Parts: sequence; C-alpha cells; structure tokens
Amino acid sequence: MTIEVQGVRRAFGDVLAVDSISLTANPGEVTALIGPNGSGKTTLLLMLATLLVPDQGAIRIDGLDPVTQPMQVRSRIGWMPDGFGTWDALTVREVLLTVAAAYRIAPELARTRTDALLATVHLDDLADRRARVLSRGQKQRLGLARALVNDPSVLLLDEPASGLDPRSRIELRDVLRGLAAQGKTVLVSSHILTELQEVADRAVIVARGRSLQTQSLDAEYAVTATASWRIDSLDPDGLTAWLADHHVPARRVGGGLTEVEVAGEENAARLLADLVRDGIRVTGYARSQGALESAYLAATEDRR
Ligand SMILES: Nc1ncnc2c1ncn2[C@@H]1O[C@H](COP(=O)(O)OP(=O)(O)OP(=O)(O)O)[C@@H](O)[C@H]1O
Repeated sequence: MTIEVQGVRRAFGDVLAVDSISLTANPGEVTALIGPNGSGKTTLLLMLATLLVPDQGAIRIDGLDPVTQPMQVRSRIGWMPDGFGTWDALTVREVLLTVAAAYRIAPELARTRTDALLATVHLDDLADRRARVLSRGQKQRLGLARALVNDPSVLLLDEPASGLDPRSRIELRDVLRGLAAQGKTVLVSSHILTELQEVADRAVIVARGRSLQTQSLDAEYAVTATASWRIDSLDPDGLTAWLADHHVPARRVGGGLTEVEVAGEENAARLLADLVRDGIRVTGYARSQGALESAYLAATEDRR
C-alpha cells in the first residue's frame, strides 16, 4: 500500500508547521523522514494517521483519503506516536489485548498475536508486569507492538528509536527490515541519521516544513555518494598544502585532523593512494560522516 503525499500544508495559527511536503513511500520499503527538530515530521505523520486535517494538498494511503475515509485508513495503518502514555493499571499483555479488543479482533487470535508481538519486541518476560513500571525504552517497544496489533499494511512510526539502548536499536532495525520484507510500507521519522542509513531504503529530507530531497539509499548510493573523510597525518601543514595544490576542498578539524569531501569510494581510495605516493605521511584515513549525513547537512544548510 503506497503512501502518497502531494503539496501538503498545515498551520497552527500563525505557525506554519508543514509548508509543502511531498513524498511517496512504497510497500516493501522502509522510508525515512528525516529533519531537524520542529521541521514538521510529527505534524505530517499525524495527518497521515487521520488525526489532523491538512489545510492544503492531498494524502492518499492505498488510494484512500484520510480526511474523507478515516475509518478505512485506520484499519490499514499502525501508528506509533513519539512518546505515548500507557494505561498504567494494565499489564503489558493487557495493553495489547485491550488494543486488539478495540480493533474487534477475536479473543483467540488476539491472544496468539499478542504473544507473538511480545516476543518480537522482547517484552515476553515482562508480559505480566504493570505497564507503568516499564523503562522508557521498554515503553517504546510496547508502543511498537501496539502499532502492530491490527497487522497493518502501513506503519507510521514517530521517532521509534528514541530512548532505546544500542541493542534495542539494532533489534528495532531488524524488526523494521522484517516488516518491510513482509511487504509492509514503513515510514519512520528520526533525526538520528546513522541509524536510518542502515535501515532505510529511501530518505526524505525535510526542513522548515518542506520536503527538500528524496534520497535513495541503495548499495550503489553508498559507493557513489559524496561523503566526508578524516585524514590524520604526521605533517598536517604539508597535507593542507598538498590538498590545496590538488584543489581538494578540505578543512582542519581539531587534533591535527583534516576533513575532506570526496565523491564516491573510488575517489576516496584514489586520493589516499595519491597522498601516499607523494610522500604525505598518513596515519589515519576514515569516513567521518555517512553519505546520508552529508546529504542531510548540504540540504539543510541554510534552513536550521
Ligand atoms: N498543536 C500545535 N500548535 C502550535 N504549534 C504547533 C503544534 N504542533 C506543532 N507545532 C509547531 O509546528 C512546528 C513543527 O512541529 P513538529 O512537531 O511537526 O516537528 P518535528 O519535526 O516532529 O520536530 P521533533 O523532531 O522535535 O519532534 C514546530 O514549530 C511546532 O512548535
């Protein structure tokens, strides 16, 4: 089920939260919505989730309009808000069973699905604890399970990785990839770029309520995109002079390190070979920014 957003706009009084966002998210893919704080990601997701009406523009989820067909849309989506309350008096399992009941899922199916979801998000050990005692990261995982109760075709996740420890983040990545592999459409917002680069097939960069760029993150992109590399040398001044002579844009960063922007891994390898050939004593050469980070910084440069 494809998500299509065309020229969507939404203001709150005189605050233009979403100015003009257009994007497409395809089934079988994880699409990342990335942008600085306050760039309109949550507002857009709320409109997709039928919880907010756009002032202008069109949204279609599997061809359905969330404004005029909210119930049909809701039956197809799973929505995980950024930070949500749990019903404190309920246990973890009861939270999911309550959501299942709201979707009118038959009790037997609800029980098997709930158990499967608790295992997926690694909360099976805590199934009978009260939800209020969960840590922030555990609550996030419960939120993800909650979004999956109705076996949605489209998943809308607002900052699902916030509050998760490194292991939980890796597990989340695997869960999202698994959901995409089942043919679901996964749209996930975040400002943690490095994480998204590993999980997303496509990134939509937004800033100040506008979608600026859609970047495909396939294997070819990783190899050909412009990225920053950090060079450590025994002779930083000699390195700077060499880079200037060879018209390589560079800047000195702290600790004697120099950072260069290089288009593609092939060119990065050639640059290192040339430096060594010309007697520049390089002691370190490593990527300092992922390609997605470079694209993000370039796209949002004047739009903080
Ligand atoms: N209900 C509201 N009333 C007034 N202003 C709002 C409302 N909701 C959002 N805004 C404003 O709209 C802008 C976009 O907010 P939004 O929450 O969509 O951004 P975001 O990209 O999700 O940010 P973050 O990464 O910090 O979650 C912000 O300036 C915010 O203050």
